[in-house]
Amino acid sequence: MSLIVQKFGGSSVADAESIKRVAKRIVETRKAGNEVVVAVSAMGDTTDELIDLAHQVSPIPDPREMDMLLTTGERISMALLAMAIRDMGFEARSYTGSQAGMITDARHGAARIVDVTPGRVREALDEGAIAIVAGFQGFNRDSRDITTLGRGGSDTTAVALAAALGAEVCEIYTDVDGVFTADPRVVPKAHKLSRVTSEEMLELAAAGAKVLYIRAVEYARRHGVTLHVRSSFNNNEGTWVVNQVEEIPWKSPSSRVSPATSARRRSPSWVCRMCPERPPRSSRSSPRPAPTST
Ligand SMILES: Nc1ncnc2c1ncn2[C@@H]1O[C@H](COP(=O)(O)OP(=O)(O)O)[C@@H](O)[C@H]1O
Ligand SMILES: N[C@@H](CC(=O)OP(=O)(O)O)C(=O)O
Repeated sequence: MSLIVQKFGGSSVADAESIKRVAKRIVETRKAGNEVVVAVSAMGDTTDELIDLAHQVSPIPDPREMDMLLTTGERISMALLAMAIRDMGFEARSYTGSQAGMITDARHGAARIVDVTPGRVREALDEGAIAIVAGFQGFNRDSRDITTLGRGGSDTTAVALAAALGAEVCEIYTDVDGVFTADPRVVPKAHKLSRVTSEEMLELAAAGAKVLYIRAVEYARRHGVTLHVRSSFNNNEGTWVVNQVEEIPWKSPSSRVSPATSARRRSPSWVCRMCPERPPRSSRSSPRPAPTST
């Protein structure tokens, strides 16, 4: 039995119908015989809306209260997702970041993970349940306060869980088919990369490819976590983010690939031809700002 971590971004859980669609995908992965841990983001633009709301009541919102507010977005989606999965006949339990053992430093709005103690998540898996963890949030032991990891931080939640639980793969589900040479919504000629190394991915993330959060890529590289970035709207193979060129995942645990693809991935001569038509830096999308700067 493999353990798979699946992360669903806000674009994948934007409304009730999407939550049911995502629940179905999670259940399919469980039915295929895998243990499944899910990290979920807030629905659609919820986080932006909460930030706007905070600024309507306070020009410079208190950072502690801002984190308390923003973490509610992920609590909504995790509970709804667990309900939808239960309605499909599978046991699912949702956990906040602190319940899931995401221990961070005290930097509100940009906290760093310092320890992961996912005892309750492991317990849920051992009892046959699917564990749903609220992304983007943690807990600081000294202040005993809730923290957030910065915009896009659910990717890091997923990777940290994958590392701590020894997952076979961390699947990052989004609204595009994988990592492209440039933002496919801005550069129509951009093409999907079937595989990139973490170094290449770091470069893309630093250049503004918000499809993967830079800290998550760093964390994955440090802990040897293999990432598979793919669409939650279809079953297409996405982009594998591997630590070294030689490291070739020959299959996606939730979607076995053809022998031809597998052989291509094993080829020692594989070179990532990244960004042949990369646009000038000025026309690339920029990373999302941290909540405190908005
Ligand atoms: N190089 C890239 N490859 C793929 N997507 C990219 C890239 N650069 C920017 N994007 C954008 O990232 C978006 C996905 O990130 P995001 O909106 O944060 O999704 P999610 O809500 O799933 O976390 C895509 O819709 C795409 O427009
Ligand atoms: N909801 C948070 C965390 C996050 O990771 O979101 P998403 O996965 O939708 O980028 C944000 O908007 O920043």
